[in-house]
Amino acid sequence: MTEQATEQREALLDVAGLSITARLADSDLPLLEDVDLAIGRGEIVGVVGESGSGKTTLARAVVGLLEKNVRVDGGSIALSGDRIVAKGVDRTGKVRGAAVGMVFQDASRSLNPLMKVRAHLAEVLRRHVDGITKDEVERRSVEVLEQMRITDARRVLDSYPHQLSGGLRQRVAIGLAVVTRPSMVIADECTTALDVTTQTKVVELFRTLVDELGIGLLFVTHDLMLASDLCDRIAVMNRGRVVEQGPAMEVLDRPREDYTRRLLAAIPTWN
Ligand SMILES: Nc1ncnc2c1ncn2[C@@H]1O[C@H](COP(=O)(O)OP(=O)(O)OP(=O)(O)O)[C@@H](O)[C@H]1O
Repeated sequence: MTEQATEQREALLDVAGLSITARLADSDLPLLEDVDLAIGRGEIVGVVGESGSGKTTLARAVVGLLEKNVRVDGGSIALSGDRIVAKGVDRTGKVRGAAVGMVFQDASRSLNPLMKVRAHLAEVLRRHVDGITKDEVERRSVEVLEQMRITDARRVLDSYPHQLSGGLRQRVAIGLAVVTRPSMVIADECTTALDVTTQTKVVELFRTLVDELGIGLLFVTHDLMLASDLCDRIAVMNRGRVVEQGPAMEVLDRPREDYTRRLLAAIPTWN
């Protein structure tokens, strides 16, 4: 087999049989049960499902941001073949914010209102790139904002978050996630707080970034229309299980599961 073929076969992110439980005062509550999900380089996988289906739990498990009462009971998560999560194993600290970038719902909450954009980027770069020089920090900060299709990068670098529009703030948040040149990005409902036009622009930006940088993107959303626009593959979650997954158009045009059909039926403009 050629080297290229081997590379294509190996998933960048490989979630296998993942089960996660929350410990409550008097009982255990299963949050994820036997979840399988693989993401390749240059691939966007949408995780969809109703509120409470376990999407965020899955996204947070990849970066080790589960709450204290939550533990992995079985299965594993591997990144580029390295097992980072399993029962009693948590090696997410070395990849979080470095090999795996994260973008969450509300950019205004993930950005510090007292810090200019330049300081945000500098902090991330210094934390993750050993011995990086001041000039290199500046060069990479401008470069990443330009990658985010921000034309006046230097003005944005000198701005505080509140001086930017919601769309620009979310572009900055995405820039912060990719400035360390990760192989994988986890985005959790990161367009939900944006108006529809801005949402479309952010989705287009993600597609371009994934194609240009060859990263894998795990895109959590409750919005099936958005997922169908952006994602190569879709995994449908219900009550902590992946009930159906496959190429986006196949899942949405020819759903095999009743649950998926019900989700689609709830969208007024579908069909
Ligand atoms: N630490 C926890 N302790 C107890 N229950 C939890 C905990 N974290 C999540 N849950 C429960 O697990 C279920 C799945 O939550 P999760 O946030 O993963 O769902 P979701 O699909 O992302 O929903 P949403 O779209 O509303 O964010 C929910 O019922 C939630 O209340």
